[in-house]
Parts: sequence; structure tokens; C-alpha cells
Amino acid sequence: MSELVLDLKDLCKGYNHGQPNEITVLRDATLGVAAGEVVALVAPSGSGKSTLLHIAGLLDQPDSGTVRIAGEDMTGLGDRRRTAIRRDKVGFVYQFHHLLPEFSAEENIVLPQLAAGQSRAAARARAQALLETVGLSPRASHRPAELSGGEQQRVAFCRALANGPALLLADEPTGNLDPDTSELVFAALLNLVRTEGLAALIATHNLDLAARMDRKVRLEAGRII
Ligand SMILES: Nc1ncnc2c1ncn2[C@@H]1O[C@H](COP(=O)(O)OP(=O)(O)OP(=O)(O)O)[C@@H](O)[C@H]1O
Repeated sequence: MSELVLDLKDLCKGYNHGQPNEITVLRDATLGVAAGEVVALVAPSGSGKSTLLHIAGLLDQPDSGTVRIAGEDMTGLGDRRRTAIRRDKVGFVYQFHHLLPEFSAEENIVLPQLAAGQSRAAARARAQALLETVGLSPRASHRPAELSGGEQQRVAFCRALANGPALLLADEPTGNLDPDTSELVFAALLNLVRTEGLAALIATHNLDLAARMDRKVRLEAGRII
């Protein structure tokens, strides 16, 4: 039995099929990420990182190839099942935090849990534990506008992990932060991922950060090498 949490096989993906501006982005891209493993995805701009992460996170479909998450083949699943898997098994972090501005840090982490059917008391306890892991307990009642950029991003990590996903996908999670803040925020992310024992695939341009992950893969000419 496979221990891979994320198992991508022979993914092909292009855009604008049959049109003059047709483009092939992924060509037989294959990648596995095991539980507890943090993998850096390093690739130049425009090479297909976001395309790969969106397919892995069930936000988009490949033209061919298979996506397995926690052992389950996603091929041919209906929208409802895909949405449920995305909600329960996958956490997604973007370059920009996308926190809800009218809610506090804690509420931003509580809300996705309530949507998943969790009780308010359990959701609050989980939010507080996550905030503590990233050193933000004293900021729990602050709204996003009352937090620094690095603090906002750390709250976004906690929100992504709110429902206890098995897999974390991150697209340039420190891309809009200065180098010192990136370092701090990345350390918080690694701490969270290690504490929760997640499989993580983290796209970054930052080679220093990539070197601190368990493994580094590159996306080149549509393939993972
Ligand atoms: N919906 C789309 N329609 C047409 N082309 C697209 C679409 N989405 C992405 N592309 C093209 O596919 C290629 C890969 O895009 P993608 O966003 O995956 O790259 P990326 O590696 O994440 O880039 P960046 O680091 O700049 O965000 C680019 O050439 C892009 O222009």
C-alpha cells in the first residue's frame, strides 16, 4: 500500500487546445509526497507551478494522468466529492493571505471549521492551539488590518490547517515578504507542518528556503526532475 499522501502520475495539461495560442504546460509530470515530508517545488516564473498546484489541490483537472490524494484516485470524481476532499484533506496557502477583513485572526481560523461541521468550542480550541504554534496567541483578537504582513500570512497558514488536512499545498507563501520576515514566517510554517505531520509541497523561488526542506524538485519543460 502506498504511503504517499499526494501521488501525481504522468500529468499533462495545456491551455487553449486547438487554437493558435495553444500551450502545453505539463508533460508527464510525476511526483509523490509522503506523510511527514516537506518538498520544495522550484521553477522559473511561467513554468507551470501554479498549474501543478491547482491540479494537486483539485482546483483544476489535468488533460491526462492521475491524481491520488491519501490513496484515493480523483479521476472521474464528481464536483461534490472533489469539493469534500478539498475541504477535508487539502490545505492551500497562497502568496497573498486572503483573510476575511471583518473577522479576527481567531475567527478566520474558526469559520472553516464551523463550515465543516465542527462545534464552536472545539473550533476555538483548535484555532488557539494553531495560533500558539506560530507564536500569535497575543494577536488572536486582531483583525487582518491590525496585523503585520508576516503575521497575516501566519494566520493564513493556521486557517489552511484548520480542518486538519493531510496535505498542505503552498504557492510562494513568502513571496510578498521581505527576506527577514520570510525567514520568520517560513520557520512558523515548517513548525506547523512538522507538528501536524503533514505532507507538504511548497513552491518557492527562494533557494535558501528550498534547501531547508526535506527534498527539492524542479519543474522544467513540463516535467518534474
Ligand atoms: N487559464 C489559462 N489560459 C491560458 N494559459 C494559461 C492559463 N493559466 C496559465 N497559463 C499559462 O501557462 C503557463 C504556466 O502558468 P502558471 O501560472 O502555472 O506558471 P507559474 O510557474 O505558476 O508562474 P508564476 O511563478 O509566474 O506564477 C504560463 O505560460 C501561463 O501564461
